[in-house]
Amino acid sequence: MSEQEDFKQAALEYHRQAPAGKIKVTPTKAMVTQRDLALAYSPGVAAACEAIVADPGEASALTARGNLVGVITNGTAVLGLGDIGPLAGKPVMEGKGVLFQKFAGIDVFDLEVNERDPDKLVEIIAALEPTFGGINLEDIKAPECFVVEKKLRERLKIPVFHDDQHGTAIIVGAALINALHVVGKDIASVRLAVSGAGAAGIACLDMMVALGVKPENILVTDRDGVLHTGRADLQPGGANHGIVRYARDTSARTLADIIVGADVFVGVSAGGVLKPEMVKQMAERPVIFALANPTPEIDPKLAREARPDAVIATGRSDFPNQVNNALCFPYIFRGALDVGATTINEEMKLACVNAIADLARREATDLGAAYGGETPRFGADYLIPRPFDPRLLVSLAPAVARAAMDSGVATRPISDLAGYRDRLSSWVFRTGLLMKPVFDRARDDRKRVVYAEGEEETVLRAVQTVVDEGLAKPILVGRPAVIERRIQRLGLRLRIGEDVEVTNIDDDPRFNDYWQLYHEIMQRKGITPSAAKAIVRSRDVVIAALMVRRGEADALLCGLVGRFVRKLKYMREILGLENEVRGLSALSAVINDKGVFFFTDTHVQVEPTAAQVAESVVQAAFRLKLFGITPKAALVSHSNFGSSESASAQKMRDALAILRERAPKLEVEGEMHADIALNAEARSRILPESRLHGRANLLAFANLDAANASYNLVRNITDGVGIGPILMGLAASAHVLTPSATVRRVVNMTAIAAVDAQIRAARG
Ligand SMILES: NC(=O)C1=CN([C@@H]2O[C@H](COP(=O)(O)OP(=O)(O)OC[C@H]3O[C@@H](n4cnc5c(N)ncnc54)[C@H](OP(=O)(O)O)[C@@H]3O)[C@@H](O)[C@H]2O)C=CC1
Ligand SMILES: CC(=O)C(=O)O
Ligand SMILES: [Mg+2]
Repeated sequence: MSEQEDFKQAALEYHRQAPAGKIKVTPTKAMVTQRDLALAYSPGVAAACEAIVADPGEASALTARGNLVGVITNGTAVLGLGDIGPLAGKPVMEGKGVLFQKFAGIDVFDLEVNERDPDKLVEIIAALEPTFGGINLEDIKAPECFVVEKKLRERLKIPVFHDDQHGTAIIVGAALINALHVVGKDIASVRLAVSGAGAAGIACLDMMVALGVKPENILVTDRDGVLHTGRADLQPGGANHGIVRYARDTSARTLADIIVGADVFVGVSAGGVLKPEMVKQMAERPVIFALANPTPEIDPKLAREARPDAVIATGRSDFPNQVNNALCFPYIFRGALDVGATTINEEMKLACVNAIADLARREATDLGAAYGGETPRFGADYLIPRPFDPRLLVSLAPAVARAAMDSGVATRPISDLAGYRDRLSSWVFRTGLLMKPVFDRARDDRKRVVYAEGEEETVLRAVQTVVDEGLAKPILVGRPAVIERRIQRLGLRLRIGEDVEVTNIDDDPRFNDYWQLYHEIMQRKGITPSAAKAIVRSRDVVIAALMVRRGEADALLCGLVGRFVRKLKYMREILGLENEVRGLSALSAVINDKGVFFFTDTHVQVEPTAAQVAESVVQAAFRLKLFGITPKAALVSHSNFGSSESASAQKMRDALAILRERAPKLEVEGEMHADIALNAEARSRILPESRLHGRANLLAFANLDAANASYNLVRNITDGVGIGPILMGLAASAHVLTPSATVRRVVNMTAIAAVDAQIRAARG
């Protein structure tokens, strides 16, 4: 089977997998008891109905309407597949629903309407206004789509947006601005050759003109060739009035004619219409946007072969520069819905264009697993952000919301835009809500955090965010020249000496002090002066720990490269333990759809004693309070309240006895099965007088295998986000990350380490 056939089979399998299709409706309120039924349905629901009768605005508070968008098509221009009808278009509409939900948390009903007559279609859609907060028209062919959209916009008081027109135009506008930036051409003088004068084509042309392209520099083709003034179908007043304005007095008749010397090609027509020999005729450093889906106007590989100097984009996700309206519609609707916009106007569209273009030119963040940990940099192969870029929501929706408010179409203006941005950030990063109190506290009194692996890309990107958000004063251990070079290469804005300090690992004036201190600490543990010099010279973590010990830094982060155990050894030697007997332990957290769960000890003690288990629970409970969470601890075991006599069950019973004495107010219970820890109802049946109420959020285990495996299983199976490991028990604030840590994780750990240092300083 060819690769292409293989892919088709995989796509069919993806859709076929039970439950069929890609989207379903899920209730958002409890429906467990008789009372729930009475509240949700008759008689309770009548109260909600009456409230809406009294004030229709209440619909957005009492129903899902305010967050519900109708994705509506009649199937007449589905992707580039053409007029395949509404039923066959349903997979695309479900797909749009998935993107609305995943990227912006917006709910969608997809409606595939069997109606080709534009006036009847308008009637049907207009009648649906009570259902929706907004309407996204999709894949309705030109010229009918122009009429349908215009009439609906006039009649409805909710945003109506034809995605193929304006979503495409917005993203093409942003990509064009940035592509011309890359090739160094002026928008006012570039010549355009366009294939496709349909929904997408005309809207893209209007947008490009609004952005500064001169109308006289544009020539357009459709299936009948060049739009010229002599064409019978393009006479003023005819059915094609929408496209007449792009008809020109020219002798050119085909795409091959108009492409000669063009600076930019925009294709929103059909696969394969642009030939390599045509591309060869374009001006130097041509920009080629071949956006037909699923097959572009030219295969990007052929375009590249024909013109190695070209900047190329397609609508597909499997080539660089995916110019697709998916980068726009979830976010423009998010901003519009959140301020109760009555429409999506030109100001909101332009705000979106500029926000997208800006975002790609700013340094990218780490895009996580979706792109194999790769972080792109602005240039020919990265003109616009990628669809999985979490910054899209946080940047675009507030820009759109602000433009709606400034242009007077917002019925529910947002006075605190910074707070709005924070809420979006919490939603998109998921760790945001948990981290917020820690971030706020870190900002109050910025601590000096030293990063042992200061040359690492992940560290540098994280440090940029740490500086931007004012979380700490960073110190990087590394070679200044290398750090400087990487800051440049990554397009970061960090200034050495101003935003960040650097401790030069090759040549720092404090080197003598460092090795002498290390020798003093280690002289009776077999380390000679020359060994001390060699270790300090070659181990970044040793330098970082010595800086903390000498009071030159308040907290330390390391572990992005190298082995956890070895880093821990140096930190333990240099910084010492808070309590030698009880030792060190590590706390990790998972945030997933069900909430936040903490696990201890996930990384340090292989076989802790009962006293050590109890110690790690006490330490962890204290840290949960920093996150604003009331600890509810469960001592997890294979045994349920004395059902087993095994040594590990006994250990957990002993740990509980210690905890009852050491921390009498702590809500903790044990030993118990993991499901009993999470299920209060089941627990109350076995142990009615349980001193743990509700679902446990802090799970302690009898050994490292159980804790570490549970943490990793929960994180992976629930697609959760990890926080930590947070080291507990060292005499200073110092933490060992793992090589898989993302930029976000490093930023989060910086704030945690900084607050940890504040608390120690306050204790004295
Ligand atoms: N990447 C993206 O984000 C998006 C891409 N698109 C793609 O753009 C294309 C057009 O979509 P849309 O505007 O909604 O559809 P329409 O049906 O409204 O318009 C299609 C246009 O392309 C022209 N066309 C079709 N086939 C050819 C051909 N072989 N040679 C020259 N011109 C041709 C049509 O000409 P005529 O009027 O003479 O038939 C018409 O002008 C599709 O492939 C779609 O997938 C659309 C939206 C977003
Ligand atoms: C992406 C899109 O909307 C289309 O190709 O029609
Ligand atoms: Mg479409």
